[in-house]
Amino acid sequence: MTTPVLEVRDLTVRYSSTLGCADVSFDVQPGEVLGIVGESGSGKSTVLGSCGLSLHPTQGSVRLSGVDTAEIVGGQRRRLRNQLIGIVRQAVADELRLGVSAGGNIAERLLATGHRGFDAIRARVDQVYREVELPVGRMDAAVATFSGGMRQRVQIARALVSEPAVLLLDEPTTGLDVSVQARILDLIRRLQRQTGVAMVIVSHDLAVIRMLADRLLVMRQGRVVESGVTDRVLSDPRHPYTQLLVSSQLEV
Ligand SMILES: Nc1ncnc2c1ncn2[C@@H]1O[C@H](COP(=O)(O)OP(=O)(O)OP(=O)(O)O)[C@@H](O)[C@H]1O
Repeated sequence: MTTPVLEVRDLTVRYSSTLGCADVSFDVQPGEVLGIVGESGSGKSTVLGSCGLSLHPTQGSVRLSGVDTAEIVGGQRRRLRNQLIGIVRQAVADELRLGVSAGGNIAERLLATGHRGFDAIRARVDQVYREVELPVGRMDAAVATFSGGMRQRVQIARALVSEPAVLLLDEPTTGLDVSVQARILDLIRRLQRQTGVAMVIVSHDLAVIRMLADRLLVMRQGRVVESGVTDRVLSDPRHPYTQLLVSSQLEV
C-alpha cells in the first residue's frame, strides 16, 4: 500500500477566540489533486496553512509522507517543509522577492533544499523556467518588472523546481485577468500531469476546482460539509450548502 503524501486527521485550529477549522480529515495520495472550496472565512486557508506547516493544529494531526509533523520542530521542520512542499499563493510577494531576478527566486529554492553546484543549479533553473513558458531572455530580470501572470509562472517554477511531494495552491489565479487565468490553469494542469505531483488547491471558484481536482472538500464555518469525487459532488451535490454553491456558480 502506498503512503499518502498527506494524512489529515480531526484537524482543529483555533486562533485565540476564533475557530479556524474543526474536525477536518482527509488523505491525499501521490499524484492526486484535492480541491477545497467554500465561502470566505470557511477555513480553507487554515487547512492549507496546517498542511504547509505554517500553522500548528490545536487538536488532531497532519502527516506528511508518513511523518507526524507534530514531532518535528525548528530547523528540522523548515527542512521538511522545503523538501516536501511547494507553495503557490495568490499574494505573490508572500513567496517571491520582487527585487530579485526570476532565475534567482527559482534558484533560491534549490539552495534551500540542499542543492549545490552553480552549473547544475543554473541548468535545472533554466529547464523549469522554460517549462513554465516564461520569455527566454528575461530570466535575469527582476520579478518586479514582470506582469501578474508571469509572476505566477515564476512562483510555479519556484515551487516545482525541487520536485516536492505535494504542491499547495491558495487561490492561484484569483485577481488575474480571465484570459491569463485560463492560461495559468492550463499550465498547472499540464505540469501536474507531467510531473505527477500531488496537489491541494483552494479556491472559491468551482470552475477552477472542476478543471483541476480529482476530489473535492466543501467547507463551511470551519467544517467539511461534503466531500467526494469532483464530478459527483458538482453533478449531484447532497448538502444544501453545496447545492447553493453549485447552483450559484455553475450553469446546469
Ligand atoms: N490569523 C488569524 N487570526 C484570527 N482569526 C483568523 C486568522 N486567520 C483566519 N482567522 C479566522 O479563521 C476563520 C477561517 O479563516 P480562513 O482564512 O481559513 O478561511 P478561508 O476560507 O480561507 O477564507 P478566505 O477565502 O477569505 O481566505 C475565519 O473566521 C477567519 O476570520
